[in-house]
Amino acid sequence: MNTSASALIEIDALGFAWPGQAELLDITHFRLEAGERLFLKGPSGSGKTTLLGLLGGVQVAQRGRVSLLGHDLGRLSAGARDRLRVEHSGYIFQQFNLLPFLAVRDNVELPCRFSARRAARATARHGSVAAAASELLERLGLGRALHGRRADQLSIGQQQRVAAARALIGQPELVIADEPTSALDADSRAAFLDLLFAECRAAGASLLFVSHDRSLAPLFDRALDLAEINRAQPPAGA
Ligand SMILES: Nc1ncnc2c1ncn2[C@@H]1O[C@H](COP(=O)(O)OP(=O)(O)OP(=O)(O)O)[C@@H](O)[C@H]1O
Repeated sequence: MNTSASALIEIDALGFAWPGQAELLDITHFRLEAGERLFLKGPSGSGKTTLLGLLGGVQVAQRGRVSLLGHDLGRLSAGARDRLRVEHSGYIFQQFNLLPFLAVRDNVELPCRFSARRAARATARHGSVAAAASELLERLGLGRALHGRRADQLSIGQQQRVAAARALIGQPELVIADEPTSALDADSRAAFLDLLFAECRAAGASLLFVSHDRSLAPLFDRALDLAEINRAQPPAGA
């Protein structure tokens, strides 16, 4: 775990605009502490997904600094940002981004193929990467009969849970979830959040969770509206 002096994520004087558009994000300062669970909300189009892309180094800010585990992402090459992302963070996207032709278990194991560190952590905890994938899937309510099935042959709610298992395998320090419960029923949602919180606790991981479902906010250490830290005006009609 990091000490309180070093935030897991730190943003200073960030400015970002999509090409040809007005500035979308103007954030003076933001920190996410190690182990903190943050609920991030804001209207549709206000820039939440864009911010997550900046934190993962998928996009790079035009000005200011975004650091993850003390690394200034703007100073790293695209390849180095990709490596840092896969080693230390797990993402659950709105569109899941599963590889449709791969089996469920292969999708979950994928981060461990790209990150020796995550493979080692999964093996240390579960005996093997395959066992780690299998246990996570079962804890998310996806029985063994589904593990060999192609990802695109699952329901949307099941695919969302596969994406969660993939994000959590190998215990990354940061879990970023963008509307991860939108396709789940109330029971699956509660089980999903229980597992997400338990896995983050076990790994000492921080959780940055974006959702429009305000009823979930009290479950988190902190709830933040993007408008509280963003001085830019979202585009008209957003
Ligand atoms: N790849 C892109 N290229 C150009 N503009 C983009 C791109 N992605 C997002 N935008 C623009 O950035 C603005 C914010 O989008 P973003 O997806 O970050 O909002 P959001 O708060 O996550 O919305 P939602 O809650 O609907 O998911 C929108 O005006 C959108 O059109």
